[in-house]
Amino acid sequence: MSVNILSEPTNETLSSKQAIWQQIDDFALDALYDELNLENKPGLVCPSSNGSHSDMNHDTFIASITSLRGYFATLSEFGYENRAFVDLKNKGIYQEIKMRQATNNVNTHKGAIFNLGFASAAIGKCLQQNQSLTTQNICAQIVNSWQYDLTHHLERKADSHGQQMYKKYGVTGAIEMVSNGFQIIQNTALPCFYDTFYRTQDFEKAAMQTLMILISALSDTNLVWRGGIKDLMNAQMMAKQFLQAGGVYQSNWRQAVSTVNQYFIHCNLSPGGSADLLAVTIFFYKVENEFNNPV
Ligand SMILES: CC(C)(COP(=O)(O)OP(=O)(O)OC[C@H]1O[C@@H](n2cnc3c(N)ncnc32)[C@H](O[C@H]2O[C@H](COP(=O)(O)OP(=O)(O)OP(=O)(O)O)[C@@H](O)[C@H]2O)[C@@H]1O)[C@@H](O)C(=O)NCCC(=O)NCCS
Ligand SMILES: Nc1ncnc2[nH]cnc12
Repeated sequence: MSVNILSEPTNETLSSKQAIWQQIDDFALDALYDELNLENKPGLVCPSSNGSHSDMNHDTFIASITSLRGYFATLSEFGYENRAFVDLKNKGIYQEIKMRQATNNVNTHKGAIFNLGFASAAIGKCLQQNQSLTTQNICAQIVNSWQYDLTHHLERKADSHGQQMYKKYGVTGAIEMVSNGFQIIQNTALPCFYDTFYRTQDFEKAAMQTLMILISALSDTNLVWRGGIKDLMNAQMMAKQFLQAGGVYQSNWRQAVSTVNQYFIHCNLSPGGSADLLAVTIFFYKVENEFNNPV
């Protein structure tokens, strides 16, 4: 699908563009709500549980998502306008401040601001170049536009959990995930989501199967931060065992998920990175299947 909105900015054109940015913002927020509201996620916050967290709950995440409204619209517009990397970075830093103001300084979506922010900006670039909104095109835009800047011009804060884990264990995290164009989503998570949704016609099953495949394969720096490489590997093993036993295709799949969840909570494990990438996967699915061409 290509959207030709290149024209002299008339009122109609401007409203069409605004409508597009608003759609992207809605897709991103809806994806974050879908992730949050998926019940019984291992170690993660959901409507019925705080998972492995004492500092945040469902309301904290609702407040966080509410604070993000408009951010992804702005980032997609920035991409369309070919704004400089530093403008995207500064907008992201500002949004992190707004998030913390809304959550009593709890880190709920720092990674999601980054991950979904660049995905939104890449969509703006695709539209500017009249490229169809496929996940492959969007991720190629990220690599072509910002891989160098992300690798050379993004300040890596030495005290961040991710950078401390990179220094201690050499595990890569969000920066490498985005700068390499979400390879795990393109190659594994999104195909899993499509396949499970097609076979089961059940969004909840598709989301849970996708989350588990992400946990099984991702170098999630949240898991490493809380429990070291050992806990990351144990978490990955638990998710692999769930999938190898049949995943959501098991008749007792909810019980099987609960077993993993209880283990994660017992070990204080929280795969926040995998949760974010589930949201990004759902976002790409929505963009590919629900984007409405206003012109
Ligand atoms: C690029 C930044 C995200 C900074 O990256 P850095 O590596 O320095 O990281 P962290 O501060 O550790 O944040 C990384 C967050 O990214 C998520 N994540 C983890 N692993 C991966 C991965 N392999 N791929 C993708 N994403 C990953 C994860 O975010 C989610 O989890 C957090 C909530 O969980 P929780 O356990 O509560 O986390 P903590 O509070 O840290 O632990 P506890 O104290 O509770 O135990 C939440 O952030 C979720 O989103 C990682 O936390 C970026 O911040 C940056 O540099 N920004 C600069 C501005 C910018 O460029 N913005 C972009 C504009 S478009
Ligand atoms: N539902 C969730 N629970 C805990 N950390 C998260 N990071 C992103 N989504 C999360």
